[in-house]
Amino acid sequence: VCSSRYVLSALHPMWQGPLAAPGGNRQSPIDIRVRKSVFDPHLEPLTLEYDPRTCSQVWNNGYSFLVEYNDTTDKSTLKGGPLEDTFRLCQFHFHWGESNAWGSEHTVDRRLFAAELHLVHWNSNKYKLFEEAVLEENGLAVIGVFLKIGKRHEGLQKLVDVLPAVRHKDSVVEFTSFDASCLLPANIDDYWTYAGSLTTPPLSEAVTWIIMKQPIEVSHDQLAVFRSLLFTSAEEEVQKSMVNNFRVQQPLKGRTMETIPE
Ligand SMILES: NS(=O)(=O)c1cccc(F)c1
Ligand SMILES: [Zn+2]
Repeated sequence: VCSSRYVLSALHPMWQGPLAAPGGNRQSPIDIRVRKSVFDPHLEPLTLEYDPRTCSQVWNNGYSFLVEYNDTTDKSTLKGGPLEDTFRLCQFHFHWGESNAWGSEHTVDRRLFAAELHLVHWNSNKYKLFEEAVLEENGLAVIGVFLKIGKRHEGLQKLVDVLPAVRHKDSVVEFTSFDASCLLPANIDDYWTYAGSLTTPPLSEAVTWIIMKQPIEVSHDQLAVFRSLLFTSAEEEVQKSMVNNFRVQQPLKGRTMETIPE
């Protein structure tokens, strides 16, 4: 199971500040300026092969809820696009707001979405563990998918139904045979890609970001269940709703956003 136990709680003192990683020149998230993105003819289509049998559990880590995959073999993989190697799916999670008006980490020409899905993969050609890959430039590949409010997402509902079981920080529930590819938009070959970082501590500058141009739709009620989760553990007196778990935007510092020719 991908022990991305890197995510500090949103309440951790280190996390309260503006938290620009010292000397960071490829920090995430950023605003995607559509007209400034450059066509890269070498970008290939993405190849996603997710095996639902590698899905193992849902965990509330005090900042988001992670759907964790067994990443001990190359069963659920991502290849192609800007990537030279094979990347292994280890977890996916979301970021959202207290209202539908905001919640995403990346923006598109300053447009905010209600939430953002991150599918986290690590380079299994070069490294043996997520923990190793997270220390290396381009050791990780994260697919970002925007969520907008619209019709109910049938595939997401299976996950929404177990969220009450992980209401408190540090709670875990078994969750199996979930095909994460059901959360991707119809056309996965329409994306932006850039070199960035983790958006929570340790903010490692190890991520090739692949952001889907097409959002997926989820219902208002489904997103409301995300907001019923808590940052706080069962023992704490004051319960805090898990909302607004997104990082402030970071300077572009000369990076270019690449996109696949239409
Ligand atoms: N929000 S994120 O950049 O996808 C991320 C943060 C921390 C750990 C991780 F595996 C992924
Ligand atoms: Zn994330």
